[in-house]
Amino acid sequence: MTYEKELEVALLAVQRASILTKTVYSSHSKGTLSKSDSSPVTIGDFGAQALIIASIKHAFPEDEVVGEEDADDLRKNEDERKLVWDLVQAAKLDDSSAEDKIGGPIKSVDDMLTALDSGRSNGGRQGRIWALDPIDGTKGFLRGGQYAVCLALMVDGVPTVGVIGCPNLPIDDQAPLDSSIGADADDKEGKGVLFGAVKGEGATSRPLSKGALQQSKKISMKAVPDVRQATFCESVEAGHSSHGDNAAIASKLGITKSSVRMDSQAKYASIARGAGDIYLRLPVSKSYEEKIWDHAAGVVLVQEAGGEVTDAWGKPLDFGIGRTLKENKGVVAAPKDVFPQVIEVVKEVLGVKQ
Ligand SMILES: Nc1ncnc2c1ncn2[C@@H]1O[C@H](COP(=O)(O)O)[C@@H](OP(=O)(O)O)[C@H]1O
Ligand SMILES: [Mg+2]
Repeated sequence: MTYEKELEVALLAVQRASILTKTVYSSHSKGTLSKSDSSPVTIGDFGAQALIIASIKHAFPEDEVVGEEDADDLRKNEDERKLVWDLVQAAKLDDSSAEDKIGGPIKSVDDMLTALDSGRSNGGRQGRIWALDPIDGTKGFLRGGQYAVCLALMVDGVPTVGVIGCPNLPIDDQAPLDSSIGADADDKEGKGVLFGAVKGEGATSRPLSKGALQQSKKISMKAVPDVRQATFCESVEAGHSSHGDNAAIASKLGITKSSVRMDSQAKYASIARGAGDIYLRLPVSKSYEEKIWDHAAGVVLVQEAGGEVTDAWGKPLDFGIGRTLKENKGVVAAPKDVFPQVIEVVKEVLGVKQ
């Protein structure tokens, strides 16, 4: 298998960071650092990014990382720095040989800040670059809904390895999907999934709490013989994806079931394992540029599970031009057999010239 070590390191790194995020999620304040309402951040985002970058740098010192966060705030604020350091020290895998594969604990506060700051790559078309979203769906995280820890390796601008930790999704790949799925505060038995995929090698899921590679099960998208029966997923946040356009598209496709609203790349993961079918993310603002860390891991997962992903014009997503998908608008993901039908209707609704 190609990229075997990369997949293993990514799975273990995301598993360990997910343990960290779960302790923050279950705390009353959810670690909120109220900097901005439009893009909130928590101590969990900083801790998870530091842990994951430390893991990558241990295993692949030459690789670059595009991470959502940096250490500027923590360097200025001693109280926040201490909170994050306590979190980072407490998050450990059960298995010490697995810990060793990702470099063991971070040794000092300085090492933590250095790791956190190593996510400043500008991305690009050449070489090995990881895209990292330590807590994707932060608004869902704060609301007590879905969120995801997302990591992808891009090789020469192409997402090649993708790993997503979803602490609040049911382990059961077949669990029926609705907008309230797993969105309860309790850390119930049966929750928490770790997804992985390598280009050309397929996609898998396994319980997040016992992330041993041996426990992985192959996942694939569901066949959709009649698009009218499809289940489509969209953001909870109306500011992230146009609920109106999404509804118009669903209605033109003859879909009568209401959408499943879910935060984060848990949407990509859910359609990849056939719990849902279609993911629509239609732009609200003309000027917004989607971030590569919000999509890279999910795209590998869906492609490897038998799906196709493009932007709303049907153009491939271009991950090789920097930290954003600036040549694309919106995202449409669906199983290969119904994709042509879906994208035609998307273009029609958005008035894209054929
Ligand atoms: N105006 C906008 N349009 C689309 N996406 C946006 C947006 N503003 C923020 N986002 C992104 O939407 C992501 C969440 O997506 P979703 O709605 O699918 O949960 C956020 O990730 P973070 O939560 O990591 O900041 C953020 O990067
Ligand atoms: Mg995100």
